[in-house]
Amino acid sequence: MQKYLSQEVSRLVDERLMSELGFSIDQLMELAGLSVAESITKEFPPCKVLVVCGPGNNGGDGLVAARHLKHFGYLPTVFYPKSTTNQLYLRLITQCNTLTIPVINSTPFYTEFDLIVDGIFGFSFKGDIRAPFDGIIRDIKNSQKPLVSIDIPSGWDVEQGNVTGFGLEPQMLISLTAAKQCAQFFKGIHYIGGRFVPPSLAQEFNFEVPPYSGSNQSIKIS
Ligand SMILES: NC(=O)C1=CN([C@@H]2O[C@H](COP(=O)(O)OP(=O)(O)OC[C@H]3O[C@@H](n4cnc5c(N)ncnc54)[C@H](O)[C@@H]3O)[C@@H](O)[C@H]2O)[C@@H](O)CC1
Ligand SMILES: [K+]
Repeated sequence: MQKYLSQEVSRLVDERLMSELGFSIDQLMELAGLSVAESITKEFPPCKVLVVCGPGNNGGDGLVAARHLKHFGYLPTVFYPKSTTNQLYLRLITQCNTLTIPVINSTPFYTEFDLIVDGIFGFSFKGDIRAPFDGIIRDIKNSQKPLVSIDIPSGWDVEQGNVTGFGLEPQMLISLTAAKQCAQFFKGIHYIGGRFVPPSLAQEFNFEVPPYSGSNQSIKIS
């Protein structure tokens, strides 16, 4: 059994879930974002949270997590720097607006927040960090605020870790589905969430589904 997924296997698992196995992206994203919000409640009391969302599905998970955090008594603000025409993300932004969660696209005052959630890049990140996210990642690092990363610490190579040194260094990581190879180099609080993997799929790709208990959507593994 492999504990850590490569970038290619992560992509194949995602693809299989949304083809033969009949899931929609909305469903997976909802469960992923819920597990992110739930695991944050286990480690941080309600506070002012800045959720920084990137242009892909990692950002979508951030939008879902922001909504659940609001329901759980936190005060989230979403920073969505790159505009989108994707209907899925636009619907998630509408849902945040309805809950009076501020969704901003200009640089926030990071010092106003107690916690930052990194939903910038997930398992499809490749190459050098392009603008505007290079500056945003630098600002987040400079803020020295407690930081939680969704699936991948943004800026890390998905398999090799923070090889450039420009990636974020979160206190907490929530791996979705299963940990990716870069998580071997992560030393902080580590959860796994995204409780939607059928055992047959895990068997096919030879990875472990963690022993979730009861109705929990996430599990602390270190
Ligand atoms: N099966 C799963 O595990 C699921 C995964 N989900 C999430 O989906 C993520 C993967 O989503 P995506 O494939 O949309 O990709 P990402 O969200 O990882 O990022 C893709 C976006 O980042 C941009 N990008 C990539 N490299 C860049 C660079 N060097 N500089 C600047 N921009 C760059 C791409 O142009 C693209 O817009 C996962 O990490 C996870 O958070 C969930 O939403 C649903 C279920
Ligand atoms: K991330």
